Amino acid sequence: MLCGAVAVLTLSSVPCPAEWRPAVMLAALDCADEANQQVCAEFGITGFPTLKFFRAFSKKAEDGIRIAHPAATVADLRRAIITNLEQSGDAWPPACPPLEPASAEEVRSFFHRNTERYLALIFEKSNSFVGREVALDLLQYENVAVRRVLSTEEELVEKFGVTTFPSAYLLLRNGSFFRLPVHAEARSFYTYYLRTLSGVTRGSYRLNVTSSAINETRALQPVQAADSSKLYVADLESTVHYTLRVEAGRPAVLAGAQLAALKCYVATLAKYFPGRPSVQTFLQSLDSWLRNWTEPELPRSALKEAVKNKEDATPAAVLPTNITWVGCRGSEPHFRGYPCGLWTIFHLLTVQAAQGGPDQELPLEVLSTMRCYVKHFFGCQECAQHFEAMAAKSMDQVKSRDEAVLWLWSHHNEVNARLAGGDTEDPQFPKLQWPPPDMCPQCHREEQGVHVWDEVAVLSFLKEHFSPGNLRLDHAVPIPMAREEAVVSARLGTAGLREKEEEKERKEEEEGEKETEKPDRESETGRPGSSELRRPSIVRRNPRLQALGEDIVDLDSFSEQHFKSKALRAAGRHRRLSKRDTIALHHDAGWERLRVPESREEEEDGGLRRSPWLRVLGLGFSRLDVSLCIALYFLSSMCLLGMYTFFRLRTRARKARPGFPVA
Ligand SMILES: Cc1cc2nc3c(=O)[nH]c(=O)nc-3n(C[C@H](O)[C@H](O)[C@H](O)COP(=O)(O)OP(=O)(O)OC[C@H]3O[C@@H](n4cnc5c(N)ncnc54)[C@H](O)[C@@H]3O)c2cc1C
Repeated sequence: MLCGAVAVLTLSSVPCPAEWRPAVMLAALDCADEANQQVCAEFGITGFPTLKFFRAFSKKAEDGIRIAHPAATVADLRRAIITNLEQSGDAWPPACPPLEPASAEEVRSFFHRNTERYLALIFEKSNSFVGREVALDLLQYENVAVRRVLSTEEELVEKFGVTTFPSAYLLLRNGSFFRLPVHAEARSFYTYYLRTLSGVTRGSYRLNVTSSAINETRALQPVQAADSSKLYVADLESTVHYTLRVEAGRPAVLAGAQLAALKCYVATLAKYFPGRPSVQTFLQSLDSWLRNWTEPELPRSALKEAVKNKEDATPAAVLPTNITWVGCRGSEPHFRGYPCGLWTIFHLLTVQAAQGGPDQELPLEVLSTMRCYVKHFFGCQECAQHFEAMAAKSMDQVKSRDEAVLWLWSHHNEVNARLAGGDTEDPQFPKLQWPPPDMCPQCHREEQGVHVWDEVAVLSFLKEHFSPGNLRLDHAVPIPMAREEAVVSARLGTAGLREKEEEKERKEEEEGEKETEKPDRESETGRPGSSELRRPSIVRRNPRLQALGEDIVDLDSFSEQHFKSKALRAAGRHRRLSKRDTIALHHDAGWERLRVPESREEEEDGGLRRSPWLRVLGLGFSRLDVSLCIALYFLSSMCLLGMYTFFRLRTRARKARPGFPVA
């Protein structure tokens, strides 16, 4: 015997999968499947779709009330469930919130009688279902209650100054209230807003779903909260590291389809992953190493060697070896992390492939890579099986790269819906249909009470969100410079090269200034396959090192060669500082953090580390200038001294000479 109502639905579309539990349990039965023949007969199902509603505490199959006609829409089905719930009488499901309209008295005394932090009032006409649907949507959430108020409840309408129906107001315990600032006056917008209020969490109604060991990674957790509208390099690199060095390294030997899956995965990363230069080099050299591996079997020891960092190579090939979750950080170590990173990587890759990369005629390139990777390596077997089932069902219908981006998005949302409220859901990060309305208002529409996605808007949102321009470097590990690069860089700082360098520097700066005038996105990242994409182009690179293809901050930029004259130095310095500002503005704080220590060192090692007296006297002069001044001063003093001595001796000699005899 169940104490929630049960709706048995004989079609595959589900109006409220798990969100209205435990007030309403929904069971879907496929009566076209022979295996269900007997149970469908017991329930008296003669055609479908059929919806039968069982009040709470029902005991027999015959207790079911047929509630919908074959042409019913999903919204009709939801409303039919609500209407039948309201007729439950004494069989009212204990977990169901009140659905009747609230009175002025109830609202007045609400906070005296309840412990909730918020009360949401949905003002609506009597035939509207929005208030009741939102109340059921919030059923599993703590600290917030939802009541509908009818437009005829004059006292409340007047008190809150309501002029639009529906519209929603939020009351706080301190007596203050405000209208919900939503993009559209509709169920999905109210529900999302209320679920994401501070202090509102999914509570004790969490579904008891078998947990799977999907998150084996334990990461160093950064403290600060991440910006959910950004992607983090630390998440991406941690995920790629985990896939290549942990998951792919599990089998003693890779062969056949598993080896092909690894080759395919690395080739896709090398082609589309918008990594830092050294990470790019790492992926490309691993890709060519795998391509050259023609043996049928690849032993773990060989792979282990191949995925090691080559810091001393020129250019360096480095993929950081630590795991740090930033955007994918869970509120507890067993939440989120690696599976979140894996979704993110593949969304990013589908978008990069759709953004004009090579092989446009292969729409399934990235999706098939993901399918193979998940099938052969993803540690969560249960997840892999679910994903394979989804892929087998519809992946081959994808006809373009844009469709591939949307396929992954919609199937990820399918997984989100299935897992919402389950044990694997982080209470701080409820599994919502993504992107939520505050991230992309134009992605959402309501048509006749049913939420619909605007796929054109979704596609352009995904292309923006999963773009290299949206990457942030917070908490990403600084990648050390290769020894040879450092040596070359240091050598370039010596005085012998200064004059030539100065000329080049000037040209570079002129170019650099033109560069900074370009729009942010372009200057940060560029297009897939272009060099800008792989390099933080804002960081000026020494032309000598550019030839070596290395990503080095130009350590010479602050050397004393720029101090020939005060004016020149001031202008030069201004230009450099503005570039650094551009790093902070255009790039991100993380990159700036990575670069700032180098810059300080740079300042100390270069011309700025001058003795205090030189700093006072030689504001506009180099050491050479000052030395020449001293030398000239010394020479002129010596000259004066010489002249003085000469005249003095001559005078004395005259005085000492015997006089002519006076006649
Ligand atoms: C292929 C695959 C199959 C899985 N199957 C299961 C399973 O069967 N059972 C299970 O318990 N766990 C499964 N997982 C894990 C589960 O989906 C989550 O990854 C995990 O619970 C962590 O959730 P999260 O809150 O970090 O968000 P995730 O769902 O991991 O999402 C990561 C990030 O992607 C963004 N995002 C969310 N939805 C979308 C979307 N629709 N389109 C684009 N971006 C989006 C958000 O920014 C989000 O923070 C699977 C993971 C993968 C990679």
